[in-house]
Amino acid sequence: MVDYRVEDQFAILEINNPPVNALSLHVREGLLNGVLRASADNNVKAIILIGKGKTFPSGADIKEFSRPGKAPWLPEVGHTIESSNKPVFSALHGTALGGGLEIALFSHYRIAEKTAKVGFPEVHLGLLPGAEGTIRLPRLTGLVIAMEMITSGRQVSAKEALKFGIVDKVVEGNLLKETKAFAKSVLGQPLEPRKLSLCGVKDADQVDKYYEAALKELLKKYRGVIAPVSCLKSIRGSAQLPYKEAAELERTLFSELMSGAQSAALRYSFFAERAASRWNLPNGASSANSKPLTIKSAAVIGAGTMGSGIAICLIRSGIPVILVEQNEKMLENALRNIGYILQGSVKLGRMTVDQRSDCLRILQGAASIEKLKDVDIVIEAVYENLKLKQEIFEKLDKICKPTALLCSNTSTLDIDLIASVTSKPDRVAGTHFFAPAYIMKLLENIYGSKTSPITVATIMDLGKKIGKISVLSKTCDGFIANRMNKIGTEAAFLVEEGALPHDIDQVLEDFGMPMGVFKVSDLSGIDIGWSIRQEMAKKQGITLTLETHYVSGERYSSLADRLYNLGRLGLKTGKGWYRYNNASNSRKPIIDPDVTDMILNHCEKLRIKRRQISPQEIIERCLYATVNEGFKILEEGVAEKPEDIDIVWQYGFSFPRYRGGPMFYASQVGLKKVYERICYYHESFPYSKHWLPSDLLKKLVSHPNEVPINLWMNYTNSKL
Ligand SMILES: CCCCCCC/C=C/C(=O)SCCNC(=O)CCNC(=O)[C@H](O)C(C)(C)COP(=O)(O)OP(=O)(O)OC[C@H]1O[C@@H](n2cnc3c(N)ncnc32)[C@H](O)[C@@H]1OP(=O)(O)O
Repeated sequence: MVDYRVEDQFAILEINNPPVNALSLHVREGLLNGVLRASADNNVKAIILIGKGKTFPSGADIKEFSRPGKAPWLPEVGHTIESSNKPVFSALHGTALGGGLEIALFSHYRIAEKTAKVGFPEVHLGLLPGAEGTIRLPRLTGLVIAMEMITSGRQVSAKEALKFGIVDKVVEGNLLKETKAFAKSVLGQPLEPRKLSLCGVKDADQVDKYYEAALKELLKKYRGVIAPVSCLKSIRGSAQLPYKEAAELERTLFSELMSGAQSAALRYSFFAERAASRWNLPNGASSANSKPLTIKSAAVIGAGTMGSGIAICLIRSGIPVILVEQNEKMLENALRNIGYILQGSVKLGRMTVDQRSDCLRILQGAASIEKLKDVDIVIEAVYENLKLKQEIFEKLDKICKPTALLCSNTSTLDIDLIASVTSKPDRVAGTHFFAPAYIMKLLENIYGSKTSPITVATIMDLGKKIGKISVLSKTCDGFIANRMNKIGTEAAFLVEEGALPHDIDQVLEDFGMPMGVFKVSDLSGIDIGWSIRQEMAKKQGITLTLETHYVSGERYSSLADRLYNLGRLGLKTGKGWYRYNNASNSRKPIIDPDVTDMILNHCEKLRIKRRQISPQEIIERCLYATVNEGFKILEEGVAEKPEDIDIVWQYGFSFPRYRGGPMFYASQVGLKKVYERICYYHESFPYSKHWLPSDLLKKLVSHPNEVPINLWMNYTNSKL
């Protein structure tokens, strides 16, 4: 794992642990032994640490964090490097991250290849750089840069690293050769001044001021997240304490984080995200054995908010788009809006003026779908109506080339029904973007019973190319995301039973959701949910009234319909579940006593006796109902694995990453407890079928070893 050779009196320790040269046990052993061997060899003048393949070590081996570890630990390896009697040079390329950068900071010199990046991403794993990174970096960069880099996890370029004093030289060309040349230029110089454990922090006297300012920012930016604050405390220690004591404090804080629930969830999320990009179909096809087609051109049908957003995603990635809209005025507006949105990106520094022009150059509008005969993929994004979509797909089937993929941005409709009107159902799939499509990272891809592996591979690959996190779902009503989301339904029932909208929003926000469910509803528009409910009622031949309390034997809340009838459509009308001060253009929700009166009135009419509802009940009702549906989704194979579900929730609904996702959260609470509460709520609310306990969950609780889906248990100490 660490190849040792001597060349021109340099001991070269080449770290060879693909794919990212993580510092697993054997690498640590190899480094330790290699440095000791080179230090004892009279023929060796200097030691060079370098990574084989695409990178210098990108960190400790995260997989080892979930198992009892083994010495030598990274700090021990590091101190062996620093105390060597020969100068040690770290030659950085690729991504020198976390423990990798710490190894480099124990070295006496650091040379970076021009394209290298360095950083401490531990905070994203709920950790801090625990091999003295928080003590050493401030000694090189000063406190402010160290605080920013460590609490944000930001990777900095070689050029920036040079400016910050993290590396001594940036080189181009052959890294090893350049490192040797640099080494020769400094050989013979004393090593003591190069040992960071012997240096002080330059601006240590300012530490309290910097700490307070940074803390204030962090508490605002990362509400409820522990690791950034621990990072900051450890950096403060680096300035206030002697080196050894600071290192001890760092170790204590690191251990606290490592054994906590947030780090377990964040480490799980790291692997879950990568697992979600791998997929298996019931017919044996998989991401490992299916090759995607190359998409060189695309069309988007429907120039509404979703269609325009999807077009932006594609042109930003260099894929030419024809945006189709029958209504010319709408098309014109959409093209203008896309220009404005990209202008906004330029203002925010996310793209250059030239990049914006390049995007707009590859976007064209069209008033009819006749122009789509040559495109590689069509994404339909018209409004959610099966008949309309079927009409479009029937036409596309005749117009488009036989190899073109025909995709729908439907958020609920059965892909098989859409595909059934075409002659090539194997080429039909769902590509469900989340609003606003050019911002939200999730792409929920859906396969039907006839969708081919090539089609699946292509849409999954396309998602990656346009910077999305793609997750695959089998077709069903609502797919993974919308089918599973029971928060809105339960929240409305909780309001009928005794809570108020702002109580529920507060509890959900305290849990870590960026915005409560009623605020979200106001933002997206009360009329959206209303139309969906009306459509559903029409399909079932039912008329909904303001007194409707059951639909087809299922409990129903008409509270939102009352808001609709009052013209309270949310933020856009200045009134919804909350009130808004439209005069000052404020989006800040204000609690409205009229809404409370409306709720109390509604309850009186329906003779509902209101009661006190605890925050615990709000969390359980909103989340466990969702988790129960998640298990049904797994049972039916709609989602292949719990990781897919959790990634959908993180990227589609902004579920706090430090809680892992609903499925992981349930595993941390303990599945047995969750199951028992689901059974209790099922008894209490027999007219809500989402409380009918999932068979899979029941099996998992009673026979955990017989159920092959408890993958995510690997990442944590589950309280099954
Ligand atoms: C007393 C004890 C004290 C101990 C103190 C220890 C202190 C040190 C802590 C750390 O170093 S924590 C780790 C810090 N590093 C990271 O967080 C980096 C994580 N990795 C990445 O950000 C990216 O992987 C990358 C390095 C930028 C490369 O990205 P790329 O897109 O090229 O590849 P990926 O698909 O992300 O990864 C490929 C493959 O490698 C696996 N992997 C990546 N990093 C690690 C790692 N640090 N440990 C283990 N495995 C890692 C990743 O899961 C992928 O695997 P597969 O999905 O292909 O199986």
